[in-house]
Amino acid sequence: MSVPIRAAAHTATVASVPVDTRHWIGGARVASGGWFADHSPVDGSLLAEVARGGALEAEAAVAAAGAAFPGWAATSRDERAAVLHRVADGVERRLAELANVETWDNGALLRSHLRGVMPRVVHNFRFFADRLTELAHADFDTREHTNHVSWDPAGPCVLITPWNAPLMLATWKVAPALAAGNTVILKPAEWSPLTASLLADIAAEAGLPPGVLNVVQGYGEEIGAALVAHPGVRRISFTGSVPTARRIAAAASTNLVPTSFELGGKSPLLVFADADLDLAVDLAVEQYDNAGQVCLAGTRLLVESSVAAEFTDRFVARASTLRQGDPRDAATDVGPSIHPDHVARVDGFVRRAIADGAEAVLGGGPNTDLGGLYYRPTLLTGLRPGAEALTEEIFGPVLTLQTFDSEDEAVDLANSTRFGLAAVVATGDRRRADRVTGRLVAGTVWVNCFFVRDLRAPFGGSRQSGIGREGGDWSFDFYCDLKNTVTAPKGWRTHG
Ligand SMILES: NC(=O)C1=CN([C@@H]2O[C@H](COP(=O)(O)OP(=O)(O)OC[C@H]3O[C@@H](n4cnc5c(N)ncnc54)[C@H](O)[C@@H]3O)[C@@H](O)[C@H]2O)C=CC1
Ligand SMILES: O=C(O)/C=C/C=C(\O)C(=O)O
Repeated sequence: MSVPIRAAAHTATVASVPVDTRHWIGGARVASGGWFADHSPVDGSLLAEVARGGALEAEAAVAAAGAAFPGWAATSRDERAAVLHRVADGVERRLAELANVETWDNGALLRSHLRGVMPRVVHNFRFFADRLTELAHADFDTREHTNHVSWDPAGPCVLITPWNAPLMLATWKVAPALAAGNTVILKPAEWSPLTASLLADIAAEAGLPPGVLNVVQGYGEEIGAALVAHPGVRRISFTGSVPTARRIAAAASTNLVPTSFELGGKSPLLVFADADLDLAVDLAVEQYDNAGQVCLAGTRLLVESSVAAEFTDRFVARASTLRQGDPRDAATDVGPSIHPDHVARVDGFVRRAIADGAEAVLGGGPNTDLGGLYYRPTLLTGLRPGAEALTEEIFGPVLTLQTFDSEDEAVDLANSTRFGLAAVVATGDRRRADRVTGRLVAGTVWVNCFFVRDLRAPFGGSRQSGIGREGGDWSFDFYCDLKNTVTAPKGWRTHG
């Protein structure tokens, strides 16, 4: 299969930054014809026409990644680490451009992109570059035979990522996959495709050889499905929703390709009566960050009955001060949701909850002053047990509140979900914290804090929130073929 036809230059200018919207395959900008429209959540404007890949591009990208693999896998750890640090340098140099383009493309706050998200992109590359050079080979003896355990590169990896934190979540996978000596085909989400294309430019400038990082664009059901079904792929890492994970798992099972899934959540935020209520309220209000489009968000507020009224009053008062508006404005706290279809989905949950007897004590619909994409931070109370809004991931600025009377009831409510991504516990009692965290089903539990991340830690979800863990050496375990070489003490005919 030949590389797709080279389309003439196709560039969009976003926030004064030129972005090539063709695929990046084998070190060349290519496209085979179709395009899709990428609109901004900031104001609904058309940002770009982006290449719409399909089977042809999937084939070409896997071929390019396969051809580049032996050369990249043969580089030393130090060489790979040096290239990854140069990529980090490039991201640092273009940090403001990346932040601005990302804000136009996915609507998340510019100040968050500048202060937290893009620095984390830099850290993703630096962390895995350094970790690679520290990765220890395990050696041990068995009856005088030596066991030598090594992390061998696995081959081309398909990385499929969502729109809510596009470049941060993409590089969380790209960096360890490349560090491990693999080649990569990155497929960003079609609602936020632009910064992945800039990453391709930065990686090329940093000296990453052609074919080592390929970025393809298009719809999940088209090029995404073609990639995950391809027999030339050795790893699939996916962050996204549970229904998509099921489709990917089915495709991956045909070729028995190892998968890593970071999926949705319906995380609890438990507030015990002994908690510092100011802190608990702050933690709860934080769950509206990124307009609630955060997989880890503790969207189910579970509050001990004796403080529920006071907590609710304080929460509503505090959340009412949040400023909703243009995400480029440094004074804005809550920006737009990603897409009109997504707003309709979020609103559908709220409308059905209210029709079913719930009350929106805060928000409850789009902010019509700002246009249809800005959904008001919402708190639902009075939901009946098992209600849809308590069980389904809404992925918008919508929190629910339930009360409990005992620690056992709190834990039962917290675990009464098919998800298990994260949990937040607010309590002033250290022993209670130990008891409760030990019983929660979650990949990450935060006690009296939220979203404190250390890349050495395992990250992922239990139950339907994921399969496997990434982060630290767990990333290398996933992206590598672990090999044990057993060598006998005898049999040598030469030395050296
Ligand atoms: N656990 C975690 O670390 C995180 C999980 N998420 C989850 O992601 C979801 C939101 O992201 P969405 O983009 O709406 O998810 P999604 O599952 O609709 O799409 C994610 C990606 O999968 C691709 N895709 C869709 N169908 C495909 C197919 N058949 N084959 C291959 N690829 C396909 C899409 O094009 C996109 O790039 C939420 O459920 C959220 O909780 C988001 C961020 C972090
Ligand atoms: O810190 C991580 O690796 C993942 C974080 C996830 C988000 O930021 C998100 O879903 O918004």
